[in-house]
Amino acid sequence: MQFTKMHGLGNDFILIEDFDKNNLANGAELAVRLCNRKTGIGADGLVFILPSETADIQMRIFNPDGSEPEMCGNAIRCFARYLYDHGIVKKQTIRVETLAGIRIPRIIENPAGEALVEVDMGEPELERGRIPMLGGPGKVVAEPLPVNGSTYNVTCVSMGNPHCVIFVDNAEDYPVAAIGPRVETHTAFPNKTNVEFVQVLNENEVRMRVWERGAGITMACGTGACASAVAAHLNGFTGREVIVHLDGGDLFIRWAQDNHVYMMGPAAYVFKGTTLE
Ligand SMILES: N[C@@H](CCC[C@H](N)C(=O)O)C(=O)O
Repeated sequence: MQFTKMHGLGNDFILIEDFDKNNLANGAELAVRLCNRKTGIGADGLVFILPSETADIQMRIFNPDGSEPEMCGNAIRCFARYLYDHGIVKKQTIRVETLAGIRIPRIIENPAGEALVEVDMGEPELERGRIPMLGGPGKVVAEPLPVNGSTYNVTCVSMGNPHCVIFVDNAEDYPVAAIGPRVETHTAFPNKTNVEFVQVLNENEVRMRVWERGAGITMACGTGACASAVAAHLNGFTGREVIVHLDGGDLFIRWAQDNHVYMMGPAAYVFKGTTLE
């Protein structure tokens, strides 16, 4: 099997062209095997490039534990750059079918610097039942959530996939590896959740660290950065445009007046290869 390894701010992916859909059915098993950093290629996700009947192309992604998320922000930038560079889609604005609906990345030509991609990430979903989170109707903004004897104020946003944002005083020193999995698997989240620990730096900048559903700590999460920007604005901490500083670098997030969230950031190649087993 031919593959290409790419990353967006250190959130790394294995991309496989699967136009005849031969490998998709084994996606979960392949993801567990190929994402393994000791015995496989090593990645935070396995991404399939597939034909679409409703858009230019379809993206499906599997987490390293074999679960299938609805969307991935960093992967879709890599996906778009790969399609454009390989002439698979011959236009800079690409309509991509995902399990979360259509998302629209746009390649930004930047001969002088790193390749950038801006993505129309769609509208954030704030209704509790659609995060999904148990417990009745309404938005979840700064709501106390008891977790193993402690209480966290959470703001929940779906960007197609679920996110639970917790504002903290110091993201750098926060015990993400200890608290992240407890919130991810909390009974309030029937589909589990991604967890973002966000420190507000000023009204235009936040620092975010993430515990990803099905992956653990990663260097960046695109949908998480979008959810954090929306959550920060809903709580009155920031304006509608923020720079999100992640372990792997920066994402530029804009929650526009049309209610769509736009994310801009890099997409980079690592290597190409062939699997032997
Ligand atoms: N890294 C991603 C999100 C990948 C999916 C996530 N682990 C989930 O299960 O929802 C991003 O950049 O958005």
